[in-house]
Amino acid sequence: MATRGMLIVLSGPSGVGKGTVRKAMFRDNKKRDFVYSVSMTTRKPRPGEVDGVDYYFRSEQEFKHEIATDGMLEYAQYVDHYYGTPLKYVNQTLDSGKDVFLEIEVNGAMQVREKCPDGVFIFLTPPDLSSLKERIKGRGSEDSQTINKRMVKAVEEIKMMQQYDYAVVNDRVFLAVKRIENIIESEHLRVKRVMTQYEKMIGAVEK
Ligand SMILES: Nc1ncnc2c1ncn2[C@@H]1O[C@H](COP(=O)(O)OP(=O)(O)OP(=O)(O)O)[C@@H](O)[C@H]1O
Ligand SMILES: Nc1nc2c(ncn2[C@@H]2O[C@H](COP(=O)(O)O)[C@@H](O)[C@H]2O)c(=O)[nH]1
Repeated sequence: MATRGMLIVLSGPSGVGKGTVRKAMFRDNKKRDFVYSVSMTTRKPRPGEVDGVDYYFRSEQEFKHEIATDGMLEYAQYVDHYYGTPLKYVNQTLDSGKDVFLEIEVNGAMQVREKCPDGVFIFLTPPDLSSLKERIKGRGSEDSQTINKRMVKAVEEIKMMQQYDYAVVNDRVFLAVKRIENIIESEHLRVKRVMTQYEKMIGAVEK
């Protein structure tokens, strides 16, 4: 049986660049043994977003059915919509030995922390709050009322940073990618994780 993969959780305020950084990571790392877990949401797709690629776009009724049938690793209400991580895909992928990358908000991340304490929890920060607002505005996907709601939420989220293992500033996308890759590489070298592999080998030899 393969050694179970590592769960990597990336959070950070809306508009900080989580999606941009994650896409750059996956673009540059085609050979890596890690995959992105596509979330489910009740919000409507933005222009260019594709069902099953960016999110599973579902009705509130469908989303609540998933919750009721224990289909979610975690879920949260964010501003006006539900977001959650389908459980089955995460479990199957970790069992196959691949790392799984979640890009989720803080309340969901804390639920994951409870269930998977061995995960690696990374908080992506903006260089400052004014550039955060500029990034949300620049994306042009939210009206001014939603932008204000997301900024209020951003301040609450930044206060939660202390619950994470690592803080990574997203000043430049390529630098943020490098920092996250370095974290993942180091986490793979933790003695506890390496020892798990050796214990299996030792067990086989001693049989
Ligand atoms: N390092 C950066 N410097 C300047 N602009 C950036 C940087 N990273 C991302 N951006 C821009 O900021 C905007 C928001 O980025 P993105 O949509 O990736 O954020 P997000 O954290 O995934 O947001 P949400 O949580 O709302 O989905 C985009 O227009 C993106 O191009
Ligand atoms: N708890 C979860 N949060 C999630 C999940 N997927 C995305 N998100 C976060 O929601 C906000 C808003 O996203 P947007 O795409 O509408 O801008 C953002 O912080 C995402 O990271 C999830 O599965 N669970």
